[in-house]
Amino acid sequence: MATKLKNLSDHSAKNISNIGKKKFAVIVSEWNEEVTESLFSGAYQTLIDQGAQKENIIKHYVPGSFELSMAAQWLAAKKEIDAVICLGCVIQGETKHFDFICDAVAHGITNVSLKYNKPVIFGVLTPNTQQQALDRAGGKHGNKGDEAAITAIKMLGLAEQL
Ligand SMILES: Nc1c(NC[C@H](O)[C@H](O)[C@H](O)CO)[nH]c(=O)[nH]c1=O
Ligand SMILES: CC(=O)[C@@H](O)COP(=O)(O)O
Repeated sequence: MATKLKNLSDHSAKNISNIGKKKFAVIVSEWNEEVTESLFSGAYQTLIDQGAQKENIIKHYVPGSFELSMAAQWLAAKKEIDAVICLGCVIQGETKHFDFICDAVAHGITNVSLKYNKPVIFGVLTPNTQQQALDRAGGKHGNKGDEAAITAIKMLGLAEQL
């Protein structure tokens, strides 16, 4: 379903297990910081609203979305980290650079989650325009950061059931 047909901030709290003791690493790309900081604000507040403890939400920055995979690997390797949330915004430019970054970070993040057997969430916007990004970072389509936080919590709940 396209984002325009749903709100990224809609979720059902009843499906989420207690996360008071879970530790989250949230990695934020510095590129398009107006967008990525809004994504972080959404993710952070959603984690808190769902019962995570402030001291268990650890924020780190990387230069760009391409570096999210490397930082995710360093953090996922830490036993005390239960889930990693990667937040970025890659905006289409004039060249194919966009395609290479998006492909690399999507595959990179997936590989880290499978390597360390823990949730590593793809909270990366890949819009065509700045406005599309803003619409998905606290705008008319909600906040991808909210969605990324809920996804991390739901995956931790699923892991506990299996
Ligand atoms: N153009 C965007 C970038 N580019 C930078 C890359 O992510 C990377 O840091 C660089 O290629 C060096 O390895 N990054 C974004 O996150 N968003 C963009 O729109
Ligand atoms: C996604 C990018 O790296 C992009 O912003 C770079 O822009 P351009 O393709 O015009 O060099």
